[in-house]
Amino acid sequence: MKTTAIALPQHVRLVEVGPRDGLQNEKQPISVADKVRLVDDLSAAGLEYVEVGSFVSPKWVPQMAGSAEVFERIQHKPGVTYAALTPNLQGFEAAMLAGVKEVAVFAAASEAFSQKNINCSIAESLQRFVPLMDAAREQGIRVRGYVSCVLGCPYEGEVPAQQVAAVARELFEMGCYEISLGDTIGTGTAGKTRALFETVGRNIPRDKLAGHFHDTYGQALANIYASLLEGIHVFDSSVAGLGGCPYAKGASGNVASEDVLYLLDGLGIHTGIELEALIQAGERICQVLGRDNGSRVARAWRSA
Ligand SMILES: CC(C)(COP(=O)([O-])OP(=O)([O-])OC[C@H]1O[C@@H](n2cnc3c(N)ncnc32)[C@H](O)[C@@H]1OP(=O)([O-])[O-])[C@@H](O)C(=O)NCCC(=O)NCCSC(=O)C[C@@](C)(O)CC(=O)[O-]
Repeated sequence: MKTTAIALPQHVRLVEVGPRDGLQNEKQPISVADKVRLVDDLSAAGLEYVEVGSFVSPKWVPQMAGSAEVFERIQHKPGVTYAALTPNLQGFEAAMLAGVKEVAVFAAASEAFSQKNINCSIAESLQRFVPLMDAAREQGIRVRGYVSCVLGCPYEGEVPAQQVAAVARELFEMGCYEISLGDTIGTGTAGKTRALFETVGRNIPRDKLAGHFHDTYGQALANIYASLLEGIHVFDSSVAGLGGCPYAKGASGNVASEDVLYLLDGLGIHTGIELEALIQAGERICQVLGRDNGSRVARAWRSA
């Protein structure tokens, strides 16, 4: 494998996906007030990008049904992007009614996952995005793109990097300003991560790519470090390591934001996020959910 060493960046942007990717899988009811508090705690900790919710079918993901109300009630802190996931024009229109200013579309690199997650083929999903992208362009709304299963699929196993690159390129050419590559089931390793960015980076500038790592196999931080070496400087993470994917059985949450921040702080990379405030945001939502904190940094901080 040929890899190109790049100096570590001075600044990294963390995309906080806890309120969406983190909570979407929770079976118990979570009040709008608790979701609002989580988003506000995160922006107060210095996160500049928070994915607040999604405008998907409530039959498919019931936990996200109150997203419009969450958007209505959060503090809209200047300089913070509050985004929502939208799978189709219907979701986009609902997001616009709720005053959302940035959305994300999501496709998969594996056919089986695409069917399970959004009930259509990869090609059909990309077709569905066309009217959404047109509407977003007309209304001056930025659209981020996700590709799932970039380092493995729960139904198909290995996913060729070329297949990921093809889907990522379509999303980019369609107008997504940034493509987040999702290791949905957390099977990726540092070597495979570098090879993936090397392949996808042939068609898309690396400063338009982001890494989205789930931590199922405990490899997420290693994969982030490998991505940094490939010139990637945007990472999705979830406070307290919340989450999982409703359509990827056994997948654990995203890498914990606190753990990523600890890594980046240790490398002298600036994020603008305050670790203790972030830990407290995670501790609070874990109390609400009655679950253990998935961040090792938060657990160490608590017992120190
Ligand atoms: C995409 C659909 C809607 C297709 O679902 P479908 O059933 O094929 O859609 P349809 O167009 O046939 O419509 C069926 C019903 O859904 C409604 N509907 C249609 N669209 C919407 C909408 N936007 N909002 C609300 N309702 C909607 C529509 O109105 C209709 O209602 P009915 O007439 O039966 O009452 C469905 O499969 C869906 O909502 N899937 C969501 C899946 C999801 O949210 N997955 C988790 C997020 S992806 C993820 O976590 C991965 C990521 C991004 O984090 C990265 C990674 O880790 O890999």
